[in-house]
Amino acid sequence: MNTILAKLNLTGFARLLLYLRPYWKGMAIAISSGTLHHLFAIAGATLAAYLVGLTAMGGGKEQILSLLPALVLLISLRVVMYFSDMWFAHEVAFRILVEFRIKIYQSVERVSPAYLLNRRSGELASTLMADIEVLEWFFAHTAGTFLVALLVSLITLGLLGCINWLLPLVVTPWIILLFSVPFWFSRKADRQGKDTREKLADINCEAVDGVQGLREIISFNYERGFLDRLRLYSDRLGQSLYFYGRRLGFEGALLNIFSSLTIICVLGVSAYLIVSGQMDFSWLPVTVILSANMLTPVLEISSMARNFGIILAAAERVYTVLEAKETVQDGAVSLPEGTIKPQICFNNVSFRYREDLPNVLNDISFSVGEGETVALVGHSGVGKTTCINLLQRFWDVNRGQIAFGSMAIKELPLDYLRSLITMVPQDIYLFNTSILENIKLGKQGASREEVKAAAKAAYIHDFIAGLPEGYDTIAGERGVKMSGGQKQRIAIARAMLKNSPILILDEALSSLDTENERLLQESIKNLRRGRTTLIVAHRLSTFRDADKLVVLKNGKVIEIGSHAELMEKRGYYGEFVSSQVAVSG
Ligand SMILES: Nc1ncnc2c1ncn2[C@@H]1O[C@H](COP(=O)(O)OP(=O)(O)OP(=O)(O)O)[C@@H](O)[C@H]1O
Repeated sequence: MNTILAKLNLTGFARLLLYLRPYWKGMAIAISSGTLHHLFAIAGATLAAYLVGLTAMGGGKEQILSLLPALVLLISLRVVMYFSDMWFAHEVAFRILVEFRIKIYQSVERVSPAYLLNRRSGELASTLMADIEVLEWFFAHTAGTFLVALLVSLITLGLLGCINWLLPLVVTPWIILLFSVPFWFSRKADRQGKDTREKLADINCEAVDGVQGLREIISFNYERGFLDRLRLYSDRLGQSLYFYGRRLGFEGALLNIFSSLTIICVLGVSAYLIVSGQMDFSWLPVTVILSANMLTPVLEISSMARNFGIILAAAERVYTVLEAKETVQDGAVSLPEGTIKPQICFNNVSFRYREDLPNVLNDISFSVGEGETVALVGHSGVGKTTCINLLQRFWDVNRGQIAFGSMAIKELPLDYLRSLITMVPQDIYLFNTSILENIKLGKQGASREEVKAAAKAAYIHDFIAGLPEGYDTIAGERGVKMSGGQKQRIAIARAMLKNSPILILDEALSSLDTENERLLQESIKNLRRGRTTLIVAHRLSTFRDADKLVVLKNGKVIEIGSHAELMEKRGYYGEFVSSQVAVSG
C-alpha cells in the first residue's frame, strides 16, 4: 500500500482518502446519516418557520395542530441521524488510527535501528501520538462532512428554487465564497501547519530528553538550565501558534461576514419578492431558516478547512515514517538448502556509515570457527560495535563480504539470519512486565520449567525465587528495580532460551562487584558452551579467556592470536594490555 501511494505520488488529502477505501461501508453510513441529520434539521426548522408564518397570517388552529406530530417526528429523526453520524464517523476514524499506529510501528521496526539512530525518540513519539491524533479531525470530521455539506447545499438550493428561482441565484455565489475562503490562505496555512507540528515535535523531544535524563539533571543541578531550554522551546511553539491563531481568526471573521451577508441578501430578495407580489409573506420565515440551516454544514466544513495546514503537516510526518527506506534489503525469500555452518567469516570488509564519512572499517578479515570464542579488542571508536552491527545486517558492508561458512549473510532472509544470532547488549532493556515474561522473550512458547532451567543456568534463579512474587514479580519499566548485574543475568537467561548457534556479547564497560562479576562470568561461560561467540571485549579477564583475539586499530585488523601468543609477540596488543592494566590500577 505504501509503495503504491508513493508511486502514484498522490498529494496530501488524496493519499489520506485512499486509507478510507477499506471502510467505505462505515463511511457511506456516516455520510448518509450526516446528510439526513442536516436535512431533517432543515425540514424541522422549515416546518416550524412555516407554522410561525401561518400563525402570523392567522392560519387555522386545526391545520397548525395537524402539522405538530410531523414536527416532533422530524426532530426525533434528526437526533437519531446525528447519533448514527457521530457513531460511524468516529468508529471509522478510530479504526484507521489504530491501523496507522500499527503500520507506523511496523515501519519503525522494518527500518531499525539505523533509522532510530538518526532521530530523536521524542520526535517519533510525537508522530506516533500527536500527529496521528490530528488525523482524527480529517477522518471523523472532514472527509465525510465535506460530502454532506455539498449534498445539503445542493438540496437546499433546490428547495429555495421551489419557492422562487431568484433565491438560489442569490445564495449560490455566497456559498462558493464561503467554501473558497480557506483555500485563499492555503499556502500560508500549510507553512504555518508544518511549522507548528515541527515546534511541537521539538518540545516533545525536549520533554522526553528531560524524563530520560532526569537523573543527570538532578545530580548535576541542571534543573534551571533544563527549564530554560523547555521555556525556549515552549516560547517558539507559542509564537508559531500565535501566527496560526491569527490566521484562523482572520479567516473566521471573513466567514462570519460572508454568512451574515448571505442572510441579509436572502432577507432583501425575499422582501422584494413579497412587495412585488411574487412570494407569499408566510414563506419569509421559511426562506430565512432554510438559508441559515444550509450555512451550518458549509461553515462546519470551512472551519475544518482552516485547519487543513495542520492536518496536512501531520499527514506528511506520518508518511515520512511509513515510507522510510530500509537501510538493508531483505533480498532472499526462501531458506537456504542444508544447514548453515555457525562459522563467522569477515572477508575483506570495508564500511562507512555515510557516503560523506570516512571508512570505519578498512579491508578487515577474520573468522570465528564453530564453537569458538573470539574477542574484538581495541581502543574506543575503533569499530568493534560496527563489526557486530554489520554481522546482524543493521547496515550492509560497502566492500567485501560477511558469511556463515560459505553462505553470504546477504543471501539469507533477514528474519532467519537474526534467528541464528543472539545478542546480549550492554544496555539491557527489561519490559514493564513479569520477570517470567521478560525471560520468555527468548522463546515465546517456553514453559515455566524451561524458564526456570534457563534462569538457573544464568545464576539468577535464586535471586528471582527469593523475591516475594518470584517469577511473577514485575521487572519495572526499563528494569529499574534490578541491579545492573541482575539485569545482565536475566538477559543471559533470555539468550539461553533463544538457544541460537551464534552469540554476540557486547561486554558492559563498568565492572561489577566481585560476587556479581563471578556470577556473571559463570553464567556467560554456560551460555557460550557449544556456541560460536563474538565478544566486544573491554576487560582483561575476557581477553584472556577468549580462544582468539582480533585486535583492531584505525579500522584495520593489526594482530590476531590468543592472549598468550600476542603477549609473547610484544606488539600492539602488549602495549594495549599494559595501558589497560595501568588504567585499572
Ligand atoms: N551511526 C553512526 N553514524 C556515523 N558514525 C558512526 C555511527 N556509529 C558509530 N560511528 C562511528 O564509527 C566509529 C566506530 O564506532 P564503534 O561504535 O564501532 O566503535 P567501538 O570500537 O565499538 O567503540 P566503543 O568501544 O567505545 O564502544 C566511531 O568513530 C563512531 O563515531
